[in-house]
Amino acid sequence: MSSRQQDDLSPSAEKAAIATEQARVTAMYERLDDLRAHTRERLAEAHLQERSGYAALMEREARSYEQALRHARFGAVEEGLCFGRIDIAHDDGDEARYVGRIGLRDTEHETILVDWRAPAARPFYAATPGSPEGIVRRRHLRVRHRRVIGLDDEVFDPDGLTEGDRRQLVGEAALMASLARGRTGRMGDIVATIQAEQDRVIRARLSGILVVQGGPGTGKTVAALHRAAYLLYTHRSVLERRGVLVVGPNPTFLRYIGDVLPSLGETDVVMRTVGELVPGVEATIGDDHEVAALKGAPVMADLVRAAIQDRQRSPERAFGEPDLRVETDAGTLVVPGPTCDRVLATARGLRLEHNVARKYVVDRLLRELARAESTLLGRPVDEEDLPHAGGRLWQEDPVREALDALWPDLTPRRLLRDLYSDRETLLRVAEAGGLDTERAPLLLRPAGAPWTVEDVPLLDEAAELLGRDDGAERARRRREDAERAEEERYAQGVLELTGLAEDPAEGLDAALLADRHRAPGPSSTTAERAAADRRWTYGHVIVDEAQELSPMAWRAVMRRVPTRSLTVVGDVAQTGSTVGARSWREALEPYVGDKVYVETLRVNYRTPAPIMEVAADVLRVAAPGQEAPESVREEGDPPRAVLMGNGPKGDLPGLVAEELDAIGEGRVAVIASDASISEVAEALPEAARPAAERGRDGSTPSVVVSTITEAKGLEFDSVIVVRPEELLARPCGAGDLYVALTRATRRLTVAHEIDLPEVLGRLNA
Ligand SMILES: Nc1ncnc2c1ncn2[C@@H]1O[C@H](COP(=O)(O)OP(=O)(O)OP(=O)(O)O)[C@@H](O)[C@H]1O
Repeated sequence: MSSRQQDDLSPSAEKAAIATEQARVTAMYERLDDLRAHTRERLAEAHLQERSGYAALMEREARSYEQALRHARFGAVEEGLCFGRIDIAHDDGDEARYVGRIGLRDTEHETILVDWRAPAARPFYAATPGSPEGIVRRRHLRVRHRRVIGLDDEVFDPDGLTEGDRRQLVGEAALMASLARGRTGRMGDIVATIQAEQDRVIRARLSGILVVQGGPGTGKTVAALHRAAYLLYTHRSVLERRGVLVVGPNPTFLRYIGDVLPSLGETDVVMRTVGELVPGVEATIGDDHEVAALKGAPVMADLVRAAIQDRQRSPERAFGEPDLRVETDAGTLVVPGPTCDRVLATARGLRLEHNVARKYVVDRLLRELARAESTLLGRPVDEEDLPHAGGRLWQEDPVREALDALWPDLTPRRLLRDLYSDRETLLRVAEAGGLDTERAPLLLRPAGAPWTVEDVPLLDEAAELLGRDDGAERARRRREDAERAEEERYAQGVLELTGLAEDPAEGLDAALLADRHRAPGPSSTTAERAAADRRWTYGHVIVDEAQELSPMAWRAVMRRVPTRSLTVVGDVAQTGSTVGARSWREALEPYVGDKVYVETLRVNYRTPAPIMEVAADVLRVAAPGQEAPESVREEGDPPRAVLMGNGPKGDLPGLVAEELDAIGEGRVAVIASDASISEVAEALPEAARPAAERGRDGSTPSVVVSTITEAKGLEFDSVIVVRPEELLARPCGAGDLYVALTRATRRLTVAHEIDLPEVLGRLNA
């Protein structure tokens, strides 16, 4: 007897069971409808309240916000409200517990549905034959448009443990049904079919760095997104204030995963690529391999520091004269070189950010200039009047220009632009910063060139070291903080008065209410405020395709999470960047030592076994010693190799047509190297490029032409890999080919022009 079996009900028993479940599900939807109606009414009431006065306005704001939040949450859960049931054995009989997207209680306050994130739902995901967690049966409910259309049962029999279930799949039938669906170009949530190993990742504790390592298709991305939803549910009070940041590899990928969290009722998450981490810069193109490798290396932190120090100049360096000489209305003012040097040395010794220390330099030198002015005019020096006299001198252009030449006010962009566009400066700075002067010229480019993705961590590094003279802003913030504390006290009073303070589940607290009340214009959410502020620190950060991050990118990410509460998701075997991670420890050690907790996902939910066998041969070359994940789907169309006799133009349109035919509904991707991509796109004029995939109605085209970088993290029903020989010739080429092959959920074609590379020999067999 198997420890766990698909419990095949007889047709009449199944009918009866469906009828029973339908009654329960109908009751849940009725309750949901009641709650929605109630929320709508209260929202309307809140808007209609016509009371004047501060307290009444605050109360109105509180009520509308609370109702709007509830309304949005109830709206997001219509499809798949309830998807599972577990029967738990108690001494006094079995308990049937229903699991769904949100928790619901009936009018008697009895729980009729448990939120999938709540501890009570855990056995639904975690129970395995070896550890049934007290459950007797797990049932997956297939519900469409409020109708129960089918059931899949697993019965646990703890006495009969056998080899019955090799992979310990949770809800195998439901899982297989979900995997068999055609791909839409948007990732969906998997609440109904989360597997036990993924559940461990999702529910891991908030603190510390969790690394989720896993081969392609093991559900790393989807599990990480569910983890974000779980953390927001479980630690709402901490995370709602600081927010969660998800860092992904490219904008296409962020669009691809963009629906998952909203479908789980979470909208307060910031999603960014590394190229978007600094507000005001939106870099989408990357540098070529060699330049990217250089810009990503740790030595760049020293180079940026050296570039700033290079702008802190003595009169000798700035003007080629030992003393500072400035032509003013009163005549030529002179500050002796050694005095200037002393001021600069003290400013450096302050260890302040460059723009903050500038204030000191300017103040001191203005005084010295004022002193020189008094001497020039034959007046006694009035020490008390020096600041005032200096302020007057500051109004004169030559004075400002002279001081700017010694210690300029710098923005990150100005610093890097000046550095990249002047060979002489670059070589001098490289020498001071310890960068090989032979390689440094790789950084040269015209002053107006657009920022690349690799520049963004450098801009961030520069912003950190430059700082800004924010004395005035700090004073304003102190004032605001004091006002804010006062308003929070007031808001707490309002909440207590209205009774809303007792309902923390709705995520409304005094601080939030005070925030919303204060915000001028349209109120901004945590996510909006976080996204606009470079210095914002998040409660938790999730980094996907994290193997691609360079050491410089890691520095930028870590700055945003000083608590080091991170989920790092990736596969070191898929590293395409020459500065990306070969080992997690190596990448993360500078920040957390060895306090890294690694969970490995081993089952591939995307790619069927016949395709994975081909990919595994490539993996052996790309990352010797790494084990390929095991495909959950053993059957699948055999992958094929096609010799292109007429090049992409002649052969590809036919191949694409064949694939579209073979898959019926779904999507085809044609993946090529950067070198071939334009030719391939020309051969397929109807196909979309990923960056252009912006169907207003949310639809995505059925044929896409993509480079490896663009295809990272995505999946397609059918994949055609063009000129594998060309991919293999690149640095990290085997890794790139591995990524391309593993994007397929159903069919794989390799279109080659010369002999098939040996590593793909299996396709000839
Ligand atoms: N438990 C599950 N139930 C249903 N589908 C799942 C489950 N786990 C993963 N999948 C599906 O498998 C596919 C691969 O998942 P995902 O993209 O998260 O994998 P990945 O490990 O991030 O892959 P890659 O490293 O190649 O980017 C997705 O379509 C996802 O929805």
